[in-house]
Amino acid sequence: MDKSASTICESQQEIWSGVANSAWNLNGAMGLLHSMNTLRTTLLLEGLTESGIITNKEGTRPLEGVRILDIGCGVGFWSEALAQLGANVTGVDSVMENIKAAEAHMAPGMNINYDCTTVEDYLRDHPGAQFDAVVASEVIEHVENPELFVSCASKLIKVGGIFFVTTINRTVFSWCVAILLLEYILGIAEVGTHPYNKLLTPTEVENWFSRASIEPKYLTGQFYNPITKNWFRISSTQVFWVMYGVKKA
Ligand SMILES: C[S@@+](CC[C@H](N)C(=O)[O-])C[C@H]1O[C@@H](n2cnc3c(N)ncnc32)[C@H](O)[C@@H]1O
Ligand SMILES: [Mg+2]
Repeated sequence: MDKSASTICESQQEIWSGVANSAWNLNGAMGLLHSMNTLRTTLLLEGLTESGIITNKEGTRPLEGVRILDIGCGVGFWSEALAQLGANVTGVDSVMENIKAAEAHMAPGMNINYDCTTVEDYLRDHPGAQFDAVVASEVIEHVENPELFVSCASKLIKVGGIFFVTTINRTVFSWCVAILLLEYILGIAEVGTHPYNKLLTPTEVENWFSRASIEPKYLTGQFYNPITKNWFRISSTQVFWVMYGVKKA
């Protein structure tokens, strides 16, 4: 595969390898990501229920046997949470330090396979692999060739399965929050973590979904409450947003 067909953004790789070893301390921006688990899991369970992949989203292991590919899994914040609910999780990340930290943190017996790779290389190495759901949370705004990212992900989803993304919009409000506030004022994310021109509007991603045979099904905004330290749903998608769609035949 030539270089133009890679989803790796070389200039960002150092940012991720730099935070890998301290990420599970849940300080700063990494704590923000970890605290997204409750809402993103709720939304994924809703999507999987609506698409008929699971019949009951209640109980302690509603994801029993559901195959999930977590692309850009980082140190495994969401992979672990999904595995605890019964899912068979494959977590891939392009940065080896993240994969090592994820493997080191995983409790014995947990059903997660971690692999240091990208979605396009995973697809090349596992032709025919089919997941019930592919998730990419706070990843697509960091990749090169995001449309390639979506099209490779789509090929790894079974018909009727779910593609689930969370990311950040490209608006004046998102610039104020994700760049000015998080990077420059609070300093909890390294400057350069969110280059403005890499941020994505829901319409852009929706178009890539459609071109990759994924029918957009649900779009919502989300926001962080620093008092409760939890994310909540809001109708505005001006800053943080979540979308999932269903893979068509
Ligand atoms: C903001 S972190 C999100 C981590 C995780 N999804 C979470 O929400 O806890 C972005 C992750 O994407 C990974 N990443 C960036 N570009 C990638 C690519 N092209 N393929 C795979 N992983 C990538 C980074 O190494 C980093 O771990
Ligand atoms: Mg991000």
